[in-house]
Amino acid sequence: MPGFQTALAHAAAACDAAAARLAAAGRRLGDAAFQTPVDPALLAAERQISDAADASAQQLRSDPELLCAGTVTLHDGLAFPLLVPFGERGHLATSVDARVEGVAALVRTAVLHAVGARPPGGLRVVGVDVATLGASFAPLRPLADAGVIEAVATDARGAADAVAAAEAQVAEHIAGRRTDRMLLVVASLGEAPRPLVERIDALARSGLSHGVTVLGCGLPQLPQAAVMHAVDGHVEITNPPAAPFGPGERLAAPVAWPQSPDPSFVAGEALRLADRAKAAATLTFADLIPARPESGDPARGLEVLIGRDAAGEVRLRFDDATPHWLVGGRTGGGKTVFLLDVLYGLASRYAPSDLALFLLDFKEGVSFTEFIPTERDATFIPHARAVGVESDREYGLAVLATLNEEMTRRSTVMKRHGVASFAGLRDHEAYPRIVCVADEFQVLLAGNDRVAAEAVALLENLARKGRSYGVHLVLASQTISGIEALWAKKDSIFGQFPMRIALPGARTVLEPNNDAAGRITLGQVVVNTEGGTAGADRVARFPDTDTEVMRRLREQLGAAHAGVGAPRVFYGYRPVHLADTLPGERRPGRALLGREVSLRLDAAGVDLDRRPGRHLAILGSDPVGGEALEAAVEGLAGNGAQVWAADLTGNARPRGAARTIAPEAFAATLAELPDDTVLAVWGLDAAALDAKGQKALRDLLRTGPARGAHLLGWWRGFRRFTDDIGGSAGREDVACALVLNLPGGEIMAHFGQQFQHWNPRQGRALLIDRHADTSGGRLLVPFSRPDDHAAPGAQRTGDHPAPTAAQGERGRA
Ligand SMILES: Nc1ncnc2c1ncn2[C@@H]1O[C@H](COP(=O)(O)OP(=O)(O)OP(=O)(O)O)[C@@H](O)[C@H]1O
Repeated sequence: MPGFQTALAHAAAACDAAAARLAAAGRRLGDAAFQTPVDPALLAAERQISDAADASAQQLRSDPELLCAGTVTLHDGLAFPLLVPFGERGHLATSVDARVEGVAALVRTAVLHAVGARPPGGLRVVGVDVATLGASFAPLRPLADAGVIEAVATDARGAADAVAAAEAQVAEHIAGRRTDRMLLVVASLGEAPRPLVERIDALARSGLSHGVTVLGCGLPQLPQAAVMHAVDGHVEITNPPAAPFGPGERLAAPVAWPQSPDPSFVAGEALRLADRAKAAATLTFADLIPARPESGDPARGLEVLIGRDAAGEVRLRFDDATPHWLVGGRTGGGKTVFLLDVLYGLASRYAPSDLALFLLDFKEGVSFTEFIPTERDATFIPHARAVGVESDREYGLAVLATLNEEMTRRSTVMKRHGVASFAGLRDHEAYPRIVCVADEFQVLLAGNDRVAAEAVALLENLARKGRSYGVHLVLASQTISGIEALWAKKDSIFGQFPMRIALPGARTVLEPNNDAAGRITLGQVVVNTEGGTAGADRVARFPDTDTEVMRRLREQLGAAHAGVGAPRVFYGYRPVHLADTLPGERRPGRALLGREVSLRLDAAGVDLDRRPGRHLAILGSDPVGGEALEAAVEGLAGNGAQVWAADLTGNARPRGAARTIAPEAFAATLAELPDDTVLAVWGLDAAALDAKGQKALRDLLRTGPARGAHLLGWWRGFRRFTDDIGGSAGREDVACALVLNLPGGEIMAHFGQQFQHWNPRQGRALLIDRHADTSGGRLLVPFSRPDDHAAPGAQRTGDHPAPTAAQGERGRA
């Protein structure tokens, strides 16, 4: 009677005496038919069996390879637990499914036993319960929340996914990539197609030795399984193939389904096991960061530890197989934390010379501050080359363009060395891998304008070619709409993103039929390296960040790489001031107007040289126009220019002007402006020039530059400006314009079709210089007064003090 003997072997060490009695009595039971009326000798034997088996069962309950699947009932009320091989040594099947309460109880007992009898993380559970819509698993909810029960399929498609997940487990096991076990619990299959049942049978055949155990309810043909048949109010169990009870086909005694355990017991046990699993699966942020920064080799890829799943540590890679990542999750789903885990993990493992970070954030709200110096904390992550906080789309575009140029540069060098891969390039030159993160990237692509079109083209190119040049993209988004809008371009862009990372609530980063992200909770992430295909998910737990550990790493990195400057930071919401320009940015004859929204964030302005048309019109009623003009005057005067100022608004502060012209004297001054003099006028629209005045103005515009006489004029109304300069006839006489709150549709007739998409917004201006910019203009953040002007986001400057120019915006040499 090998079945009992096997059981006894487990118990022997603890229960020798009982084992001996059990063996003797068991032989009699197994070999005899279970018969009535009862022979007193048999009854005595049964009592012996019952006592011994009961005692042994207590010893064996914690054995993961044995399951208490019910009760063996003998005569006279005698009973003992039915233990069957389950796990690596056998599957279990029943003839009826979990619509029978006893079978539902078996499902719950089996899951609790299998999870509890193994170390945390040693078993993944996948369920199928079509006929009762998951009710069989409902009391085990905490295990599902903890990710131990990875999925419970309640429809045919989900059932197929569950089977696919088990098949993937077998494949991974065979490939040596997994060592844990999976329990596939088919509580009820409903009207399953034959092929699906055949797949489950195939799983049962190969699963025992390759990491999958099946509990198949309603699947009495399951291979390698002991089968419990419901027969006339009791149950008969066939011999477990690996350890038969006796020479017959089945156990000679009747069996009862397991009793439904007390609901509070099930709930408590599920909670306990869930807590145990969570505690074991949770790494802390400190676990992600080596105690001392390392200098890994980036030649073949970048690898980072992000957390754990049931099978152990989860490491993600940027390499040829997963060059770019697509990350999704609803607001508050942990996307920022996840990205910090990844980026700090990378920064701790690779030197700044081997890894460069470009970080773009298009959403409102300050992020990526953990990478840049602030007044409160001067430390920063030296890998960060450029950081955009509340970036403009144009800034994002500039970064993408820079990365494309970098690819071109690398391709030239690679050709020179005759290599075709980044690994080959690294054999010759120490180029860093580049990781560019764009948070809320859909903002960049939204709309139907020039920026969107260019961004898509640049992204496509980066996505397609980046892997060869060590340039990697991480596109993250919390709204599905943005991604959906791009879905049409899926093949060209997203096809290059095999790595899909879904945080709670993410939808479109996974395939439409993959609802894995709907089943996870905060702190969990679905990692799918097959483009989001259902059944290819890993569910990992990742840790919350730890500010102290982050600060320590920044300090360590700062000490180790003292020569590396701080990243350039573009703060989309902050005003900029002339006072923050560096001496090299101020040049004689240059009217500085603001900072360019570009990767270099250069100070931008117009050169007042002797070419015809070197005048500037500031256009639009936005008061920042007056302030930008103040900056231009101050910058010119500070470099030795003679500036005359006429204020027709009553609000200007023309610092540095050599002479102030009273409003009533202004018209006359137009005709008398000396050589080598700049005339700055605030509110030229208010001058209401008569024909004589207009002529004087037009003469100055036409002939002034040749003798060093230039006009910087702020017209608050566009119409007045075009009238004053003589319409299209005077177009070439004013080569430069700073356009404020005037829409593209209004100015394009004068400046050209290419400006039709100019979209005015607070704190931004479009600089058009006919001599410098052949195509579109340049987007600027115009200089504003440092003190009392309420520029966009100015109130937040207090929360996050502006770094000094050297620390932040211009730190990197
Ligand atoms: N792994 C985690 N473990 C515990 N708490 C977490 C974890 N990840 C995130 N949180 C917490 O959840 C909250 C939201 O996280 P996070 O800011 O990363 O979300 P988000 O998706 O970036 O949201 P939003 O896009 O709205 O900023 C934070 O309070 C964070 O501490």
